[in-house]
Amino acid sequence: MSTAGKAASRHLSVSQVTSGYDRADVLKGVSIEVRPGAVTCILGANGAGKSTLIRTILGLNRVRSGTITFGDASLSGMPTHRIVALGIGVVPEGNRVLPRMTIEENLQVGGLLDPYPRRVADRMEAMFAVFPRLKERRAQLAGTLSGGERSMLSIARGLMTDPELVVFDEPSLGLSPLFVSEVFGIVRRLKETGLTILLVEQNVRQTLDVADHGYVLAQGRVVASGETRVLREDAELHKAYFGVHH
Ligand SMILES: Nc1ncnc2c1ncn2[C@@H]1O[C@H](COP(=O)(O)OP(=O)(O)OP(=O)(O)O)[C@@H](O)[C@H]1O
Repeated sequence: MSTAGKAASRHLSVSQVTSGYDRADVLKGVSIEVRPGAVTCILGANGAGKSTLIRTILGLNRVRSGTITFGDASLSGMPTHRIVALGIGVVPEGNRVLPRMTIEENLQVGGLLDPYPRRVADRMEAMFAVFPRLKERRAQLAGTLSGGERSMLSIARGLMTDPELVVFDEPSLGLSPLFVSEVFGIVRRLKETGLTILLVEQNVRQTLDVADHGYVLAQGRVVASGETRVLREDAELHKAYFGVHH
């Protein structure tokens, strides 16, 4: 699979970040490193702060203290569209698509920030090469697609900005087991293209299988981190944080 991207070279570094809503801090000094060309995962139960971390990286929540950098650029205080323009893409939670729009229109929405229609059209064809099933159904309303096809579409839409790093926000949420495997298969294929991936998930086993290293969040703090082959074998970690999922 080729996404026609350039080789990833920039690190995303989140350092001692505090962030939250109203008066309450949700993230309490979180530090993570996302290495270029690798899959980094963030695991954690409901309410651990995973979504808040993503929102903060994407500029949707303010960094209260600490720093976030991508390569040489500081992301703190930067508006989301500029963060996306720097080369950070996002695939939203679950398999969210715009149901009353066609597949083509959904992809065009993904390319809205690009001022060059020709480039958007080329990018769409590149996505159709990666996902032939979407090409066959390009004029079909997204609301009529199966769960697996919707996942493909939301991933393809996230790649329309030709990112160097893609943040996946719980891509398997609400999918049946068959589609979950399909989504992880896509993540694996994208990893082979050299894309940098930050994968936020609750599906512990399959996430640890695809990721290179990871972080476990609990109550807004990193409680464990390391290479996934080490995390996979840490029985205490499984008991304490992964519950019945393993
Ligand atoms: N808009 C908001 N306003 C106030 N508090 C919020 C808001 N969104 C989330 N929170 C709180 O922040 C904490 C962390 O939530 P967050 O959504 O980041 O966790 P999560 O790990 O992503 O969980 P989930 O898997 O359920 O999405 C929770 O205590 C939640 O109640």
